[in-house]
Amino acid sequence: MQLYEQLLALLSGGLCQIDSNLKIISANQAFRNLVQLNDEAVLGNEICSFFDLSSQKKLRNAVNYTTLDQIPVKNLRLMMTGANNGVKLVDVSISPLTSLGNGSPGHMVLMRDVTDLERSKSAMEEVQGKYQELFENASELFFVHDFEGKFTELNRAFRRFIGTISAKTEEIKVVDLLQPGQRSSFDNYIKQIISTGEACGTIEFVTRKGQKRLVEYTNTLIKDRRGRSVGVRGAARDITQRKISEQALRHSQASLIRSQKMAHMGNWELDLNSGVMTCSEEVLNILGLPKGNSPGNMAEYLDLVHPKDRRKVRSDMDEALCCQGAVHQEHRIIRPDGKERILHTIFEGLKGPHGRAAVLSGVLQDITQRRLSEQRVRLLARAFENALDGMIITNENGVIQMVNPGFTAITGYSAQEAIGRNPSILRSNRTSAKLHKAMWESIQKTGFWQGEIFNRRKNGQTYPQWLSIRAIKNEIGKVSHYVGALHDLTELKQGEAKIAHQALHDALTGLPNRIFFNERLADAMREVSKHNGKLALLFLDLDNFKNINDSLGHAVGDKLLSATAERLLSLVRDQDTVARLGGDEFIMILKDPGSKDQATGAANRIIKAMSQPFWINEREMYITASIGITIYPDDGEDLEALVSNADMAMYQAKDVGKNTTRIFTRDLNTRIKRRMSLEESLRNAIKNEELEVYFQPKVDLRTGSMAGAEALVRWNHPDKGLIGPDEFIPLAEETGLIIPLGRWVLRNSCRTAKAWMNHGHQCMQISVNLSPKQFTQKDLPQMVGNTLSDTGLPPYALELELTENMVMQNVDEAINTMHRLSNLGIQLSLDDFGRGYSSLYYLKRFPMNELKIDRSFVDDIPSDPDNASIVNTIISMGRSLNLRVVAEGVETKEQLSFLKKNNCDQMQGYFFQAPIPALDLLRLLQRGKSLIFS
Ligand SMILES: Nc1nc2c(ncn2[C@@H]2O[C@H](COP(=O)(O)O[C@H]3[C@@H](O)[C@H](n4cnc5c(=O)[nH]c(N)nc54)O[C@@H]3COP(=O)(O)O)[C@@H](O)[C@H]2O)c(=O)[nH]1
Repeated sequence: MQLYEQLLALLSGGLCQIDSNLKIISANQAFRNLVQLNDEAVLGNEICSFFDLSSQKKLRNAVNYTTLDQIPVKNLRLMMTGANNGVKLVDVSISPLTSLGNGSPGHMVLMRDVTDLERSKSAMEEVQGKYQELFENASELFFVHDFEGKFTELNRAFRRFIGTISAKTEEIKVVDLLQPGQRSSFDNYIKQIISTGEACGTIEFVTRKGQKRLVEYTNTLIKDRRGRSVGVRGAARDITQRKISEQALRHSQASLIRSQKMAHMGNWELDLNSGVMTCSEEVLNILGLPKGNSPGNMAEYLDLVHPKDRRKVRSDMDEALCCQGAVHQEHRIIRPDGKERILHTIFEGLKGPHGRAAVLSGVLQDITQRRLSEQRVRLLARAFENALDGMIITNENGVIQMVNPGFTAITGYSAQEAIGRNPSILRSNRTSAKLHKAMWESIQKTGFWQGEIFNRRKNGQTYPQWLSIRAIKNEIGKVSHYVGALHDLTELKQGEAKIAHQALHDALTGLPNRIFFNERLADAMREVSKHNGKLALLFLDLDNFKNINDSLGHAVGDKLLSATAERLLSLVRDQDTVARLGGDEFIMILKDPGSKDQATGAANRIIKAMSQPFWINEREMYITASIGITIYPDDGEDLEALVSNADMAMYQAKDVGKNTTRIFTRDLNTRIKRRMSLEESLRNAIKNEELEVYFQPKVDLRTGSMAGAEALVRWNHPDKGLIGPDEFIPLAEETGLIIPLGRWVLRNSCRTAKAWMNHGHQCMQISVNLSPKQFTQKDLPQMVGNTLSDTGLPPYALELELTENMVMQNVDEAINTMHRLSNLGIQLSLDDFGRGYSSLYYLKRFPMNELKIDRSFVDDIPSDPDNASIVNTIISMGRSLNLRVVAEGVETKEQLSFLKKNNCDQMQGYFFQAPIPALDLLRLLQRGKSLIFS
C-alpha cells in the first residue's frame, strides 16, 4: 500500500478513486493541486462537483458506461469549475475498478490539466490563421516546394502570377515555370540551398500564358523538428515591370546625356540650403572640366564665368529666385584651357515644401558655334549685299530667287524685276549657243563653270563679264540651287585695250611705237612675200631738231613732233604705216612702193612736204628732215637689218648736208662694215698703245711766245696708218669708247705737261678737248681731280675745252659741272664759239676763262667782211666778259695781222705750227724762239 501511495504521488496527473456514488475516496497530491484543496476538503466530495453542468453530465455518462461495459473511457475533455484556481480544462480518463479491496465497485479517475496546452494551441491556431491569411493575401509571391520542385504551398498572388488560381498546388513544379534552357540549373539551385540554407537572386519564369516574367526571390531551407531538410520556403517578387522601368530610366538617362551632348546643353541644380551644386555630364564638357571636377558650388561656377559677365549672371540668378520664373540670358565663360565660349542659360528658382526658394536650377547650352555661324551668316549676307560683283541665286529650275545690289548695278534689273525670272533675260546673241551648251554640261558634270561671256544689260547694251556658276546640293546630294557671280569686265577690257594701245603706241603722237612698228613690219614682210612683192622702209630724222628743243623748249618741240606725225600720216596711203621710234626719229613702211626710184620719189615728196612751214603756237616754224631708204627684200631679209640699213642711209643723208634722202646701197654697206671693223680695232687701240697725243701750240699774240698747247689725239693704226680724230672720235662717242679714251688722253696730256714743267716750262698750259658724253659724266670733276693729283700737274696748268653745243644741252646742269670743274682750279675754254646758240645771257653765267673763235669764221678774214665783223664782235664780247679770246685755224699772215690788230689774245693754226708729237713740241719750246716773228 505504501508502494501504491508512492506511485500515485509520482503521477503528474491528478488521480482519484471514486466509489459508485462518484464520491472521492482517495486522491493524490496532483489532484489536490489541481483543485487547490487539501485532502479533507477533497475526500468525500462527489467528483462531479468540481465540473460544470455539461461536464458533470458527460462524466456521469462516462462512469455509467464504464461501469456497464467495464471498458475505460479515455481522454474525455471536461471543464473543471469547482477548483479554487479557476476554470480548467482537463482530459479525464475513467477506468472501472473491480479489484478494490473492499469489493465495492468504483472507478479510477485520471485527470490531466490541459488548460495551458489548449490555450497555447488556440493561440497557435490563431497565429497560424493570421499567417495563413497573410500568406494567402500577400502581394508578394509566397511558396513552398519540395526538393523535386513540386510546390506544396502557393499563395494567391503566386497562383495569379502563374495563371493557375484554381490549379492544385501539387500539379505545379518549379521547372514548369522555367525556360527549357534554365531547367538544368534547377538541380544546382537545390544543391546550393541545401548546402547554404538559402538562395536568392533573379530568375525568369514563363507563366502558363506564356509570358516571360522576371522574378526576384529569397528562398530558405525548411527543416523538420529533427533537423532534416524537407523543402524550400520562398518569397518572390515579380520585378518585370520594375526592370522595364529601370531599363527605361537608364535608357532615358543615357538618352538625356546623349541629347545634352548633341545639343551642347547641360543642366545643373543648386541646393540653396546646402549650397551644393550638381551638374550633368555635359555641363563638364561645356565648361571644359575633366570628369569628377564638377563645380561643387556656385562660387566655383562663377570663377569660370567671364569677369565682365559675372555681375549679370548673379543678378539674373537672383531674379530667377525672386520671380520663380525662367530667366534667359547669355554669358561667356573662360575654360581652363583659356578658350572662351558663349553660353545660353536659363535660370529657374524652385520652391521647397515651405514655399521658400529651395533650388536654383540652370540649363546651359554652348551656343558659341551658333553665334559664330550667325556671325558668319551675317557676314555672308553683308558680303552678298555689298559685293561689287553681281550675285544671283536660282532654284534648281533656274528661276531667280535672289540677286544682290551688285547684280542690279551691272545688269540694270532690280531685284523685283529679276526674281521669278530666268537668267536668260541677260543672254546676248554674242555668246554662242555652243558655249551655253558647254557651260551647262560642265555644271551638270562638275557642279561648276566659269568663263568669259557676253551678256546684255536691261538697256540692251552688250557687255563682257566673267561668270562663275556653282551648283549647290542639299543634304541628300540633289541640286537645290545655282549660285552665279557676275564680274563686269567692261572697264577691265577698256583698261586692257588702253594699256595695249599705250604699250604699242607713242604717247605723244599716237603713232605706233617701236614694238608695234616691229610687229607691223614683220606682218608686212610676210604679206608682201606671199606675192613676191616689195616694201620700202623710210627712216626719217628731223634735222637740227635738238636746236629747236634746246632753244624753244620741249613743249614746242613736242608740238612740232605731233605736227610732223600728222603731216607724215597725211602723206602715206592707208596700207602704209607711220611709226615713231623715239626722239625725232620716224619710220614709214610703204607697201609695194614700185621701183627703187619710185620709193625714192615718195621719200623726196615727204622731204619736200616737211620743208613746208609748221604753225606752232601761232608761229611759223620750219624744219627739214633726212630720210634713209631700204627696200625689202633687196636690202635685207630680216627686220633688224632692214631698219639698221635704213638708219645708215639716213645718216648718210645727214652727212651729205641733210634735208635730203639716201637709198641704202652696197657701197654704203661697205662703209658701214669698215666702220664696224674700225670700232672693233678702236676697242683694242688703248691697250695696244696705238693712240698718241699730238700737241698744237697756242701762241700769245703780244709776245709771240707759246702760251700753251692743245692736245689732239691720233691713232697709229697698225694697218691703216695714222687716223685723224675726225674719223674715230664720233665713233668713240657713239659707242661709249670715248670715256676710256678721253680719260687716257687727259692723263697722258697732264703727264706730258708736267714733264714740260719739269724741263722748266712752268707757264705752259695744256688744253684738252672734252666730248659731250664725257661732259655729262657725273664723276667728271672727280676724275679730273684724281688725274691732276696722280700726275702732279698743278690745276692752273690744265684747261678743258667744251663746245657751245655741249653746254647748251642742259644749261643748268652744265653750269653746275663747270663750277665743279672750275673749283678744282683748272681753266675752261668754250671751243668752236660762234657755231652754236649761246647767248650773252648764258655766257655771263658760265664760269669760263676763254673763248675760241670757230675756224670757219677765221677762214676768210679779213676778206669776208661778215666773218671779220663776227670775229671782231667775238673779240669785243670776250673782252667785255673778261675772257681770253683765242682764234683757231690761223693759216695766213693776213689772218694773223687782222687778229693782232683787233687785239685777239692768242692764236692757233698751221701758220704757226700744225699739231706735233710731244717730244717735237718740247724741242720747239726749248728752242725758245718767237713763233710769230720767226
Ligand atoms: N674729244 C676729243 N676731241 C678731239 C681730241 N683730239 C682731237 N679732237 C677733236 O677732233 C677734231 C679734229 O681734230 P684734228 O683733226 O686734230 O684737228 C684739229 C687741228 O688739227 C685742226 N687745225 C688746227 N689748225 C688748223 C688750221 O690752221 N687749219 C685747219 N684746217 N685745221 C687746223 O683743228 C682741229 C682742232 O680743232 P679744235 O678742237 O676745235 O680746236 C677736232 O674737233 C678736235 O677737237 C680728243 O682728244 N678728244
